[in-house]
Amino acid sequence: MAKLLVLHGPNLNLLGSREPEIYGRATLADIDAGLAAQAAAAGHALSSLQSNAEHELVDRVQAARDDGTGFILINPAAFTHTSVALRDALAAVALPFIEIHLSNPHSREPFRHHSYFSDLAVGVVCGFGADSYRYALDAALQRLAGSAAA
Ligand SMILES: O=C(O)[C@]1(O)C=C(c2cccc(Sc3ccccc3)c2)[C@@H](O)[C@H](O)C1
Repeated sequence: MAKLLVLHGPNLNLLGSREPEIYGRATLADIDAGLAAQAAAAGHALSSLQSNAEHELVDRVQAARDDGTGFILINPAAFTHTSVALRDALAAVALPFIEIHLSNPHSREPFRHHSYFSDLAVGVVCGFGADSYRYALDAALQRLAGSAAA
């Protein structure tokens, strides 16, 4: 059994309340419940954290190095475009991670076109609303199954 960690960046706790045309209507609780069920069905454990504080996300990434976490899924939200600190934490722990976005940042304002994470990520899933998380988890589970088989 693998342990997967899902991290949600700032303002995602407000998901479902505004701008459904951009971010969809699912709440973060809906997303987390679906991911936990998806992971459990594959025999794995999943935990999640949402924070508006950069240091809390950095601290959680650092803790993942020593708590048995095997894969990280992260939607950095606005920190995608600003946080060298969170990037450095992910690089430091050297755990595989997938970058997730509900929207397609590349189709939005120019400042959203750069990510501090994409070059380090196993992959990036964006533009599919809440399904971006589901697709990313499926990819992570496939990767974990492959490494277990190897
Ligand atoms: O598309 C995403 O998931 C993204 O990571 C999420 C973002 C984001 C931005 C503002 C608010 C929220 S969450 C939200 C959405 C609607 C209403 C309230 C909060 C996410 C952006 O900062 C990023 O550029 C893109």
